[in-house]
Amino acid sequence: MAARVFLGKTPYLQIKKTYSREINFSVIGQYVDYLVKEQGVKNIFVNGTTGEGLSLSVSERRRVAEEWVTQGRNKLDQVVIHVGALSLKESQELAQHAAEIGADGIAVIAPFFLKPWNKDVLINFLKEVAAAAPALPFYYYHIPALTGVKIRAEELLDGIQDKIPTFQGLKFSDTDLLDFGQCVDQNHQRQFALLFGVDEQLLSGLVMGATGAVGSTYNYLGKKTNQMLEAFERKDFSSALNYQFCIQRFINFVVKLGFGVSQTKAIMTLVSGIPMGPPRLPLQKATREFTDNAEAKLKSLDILSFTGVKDGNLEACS
Ligand SMILES: CC(=O)N[C@@H]([C@@H](O)[C@H](O)[C@H](O)CO)[C@@H](O)CC(=O)C(=O)O
Repeated sequence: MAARVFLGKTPYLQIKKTYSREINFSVIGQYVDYLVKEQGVKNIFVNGTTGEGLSLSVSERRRVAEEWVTQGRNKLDQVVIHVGALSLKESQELAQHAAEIGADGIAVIAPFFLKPWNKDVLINFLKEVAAAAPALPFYYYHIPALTGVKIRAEELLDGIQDKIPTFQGLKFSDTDLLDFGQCVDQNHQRQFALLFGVDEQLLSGLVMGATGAVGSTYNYLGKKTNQMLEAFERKDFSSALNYQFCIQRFINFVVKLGFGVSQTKAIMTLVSGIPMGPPRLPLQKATREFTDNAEAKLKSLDILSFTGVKDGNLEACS
């Protein structure tokens, strides 16, 4: 069995290529420094949902992965590459490539056009991808709302290591805490990393036994989330809850405005000062109105520094 790779509870980050029509590889190094220094994020998940991995060509995905691994060397703890694709061949090519460039792990979503209809069929697909990188820790990326594949994670987990020896854990991007809890309950020997992927509910995930987190908001709320993780670790649940509520206030606010990958990119640009560019079609660039509103909210929560607003408008949560 491969060694357990997830040691702490530092959130993984969803990254993030930066391109308009073409990818701007040149800012990735700068972005690595921003994440480490400003957000305290040292584990990166490349080419996932936020990184629009499924909207990139295979050659683009390879190049993005290479850039993150290269730029992250001696700065990041782990770079996990999402290699899921509709084509098993493409997925295997990306898995093999991730191994060649020295990535720390690979993750795979369920194929979502011609879908696996039961656990065994899904495992057969995942197993073939994992076999293309037999020395790399393998994660299943469970995100049923986007893939439409509703096979329960706890069902998948049952006996999976017999089929996929490199299986290392799950990225669980779903709100079903019964399913998640049963994954934890099965994980008696704590051999798997169970990474929670719903940022606004992370505290519940931690209480249930999440061993880490992967999410889009850690691009700009990484520091705040790390504070919540630290409070949770020292069993200061009241502070942890305050941090979670603070994070929720922001997410709740942007959800009401319409929030997705495009809007995440706009907020990332705003907070990091590093241009992320627009998303790729079919996504549309976030509106100026959205960005202005998000900026005002971040300032009122004291997540972005600001001047000229009366104290009465502050709802800072520290
Ligand atoms: C559907 C979706 O994009 N979920 C996000 C969350 O981080 C999400 O943006 C956050 O919880 C806000 O709702 C992540 O689970 C996705 C993710 O990890 C990724 O970019 O691969």
